[in-house]
Amino acid sequence: MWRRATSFSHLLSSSKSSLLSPASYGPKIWETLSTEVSKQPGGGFFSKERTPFITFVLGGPGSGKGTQCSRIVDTYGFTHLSAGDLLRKEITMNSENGAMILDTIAKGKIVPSEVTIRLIRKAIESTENDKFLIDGFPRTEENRIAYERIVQIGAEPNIVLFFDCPEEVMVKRVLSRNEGRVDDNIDTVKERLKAFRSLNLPVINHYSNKGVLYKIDGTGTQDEIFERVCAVFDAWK
Ligand SMILES: Nc1ncnc2c1ncn2[C@@H]1O[C@H](COP(=O)(O)OP(=O)(O)OP(=O)(O)O)[C@@H](O)[C@H]1O
Ligand SMILES: Nc1ccn([C@H]2C[C@H](O)[C@@H](COP(=O)(O)O)O2)c(=O)n1
Ligand SMILES: [Mg+2]
Repeated sequence: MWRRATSFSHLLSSSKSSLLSPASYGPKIWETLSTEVSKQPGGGFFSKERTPFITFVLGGPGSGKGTQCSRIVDTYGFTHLSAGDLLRKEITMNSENGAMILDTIAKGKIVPSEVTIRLIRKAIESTENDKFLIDGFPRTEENRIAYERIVQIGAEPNIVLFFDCPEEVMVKRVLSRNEGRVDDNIDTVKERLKAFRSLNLPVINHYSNKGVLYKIDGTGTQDEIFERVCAVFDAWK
């Protein structure tokens, strides 16, 4: 079982203040220590008995998060939770927040944190797996801070992957995705890129400063990118 490490700074050889490059992956560790935290009043997602291994997967629209997550699931046995997919499911189910979510996504804006976090929490609670890929979250500093406040125990992700990709490559991929997404059109993509730059990059920098960020070159073929991803996970399993 993969466990939350009390300290994994020895895995990360680069300066904490800069984004990590694939060349900076450290040695393999086969066993790490579990955090000895006790259940706190107020109740977070997790407890001493259940502190899963959490990977946040970040990157701009079309950077390949979902594609690589599927491959990580197949190879490393993670459960993939895409915040965007969870929100889109609310739209199709015509739930209480469905109309608001549709309007927000169609404009390339960000849904209020409490709505997204509730969906993530429900999904985590409905599976017994102890390894999660949380794709497209946190999207904003507000998302991140709200998550930390609600989760309490084990709120820090073990790993944050950032798929770094030029905007022109991302736009090309999104516009040829052809999955009928309401936000895969040039006007909304421009808004999503704006949101990525102004709201998500600060989150990415936060995790870089914390020393948990793995910046992956998101260009090239899916196989080439997955090799870079494997270099990260092979150091953890
Ligand atoms: N390396 C690649 N080369 C070419 N096309 C790719 C590559 N990786 C993914 N794609 C394609 O690009 C599109 C976007 O990829 P994907 O859905 O994985 O991105 P994403 O980061 O999850 O995007 P979003 O944030 O919009 O959900 C998909 O159609 C996918 O098949
Ligand atoms: N934390 C999140 C994640 C997603 N959304 C909304 C806004 C995004 O443009 C849209 C699609 O997400 P994707 O599938 O591209 O990851 O979903 C959000 O508001 N908050
Ligand atoms: Mg996606």
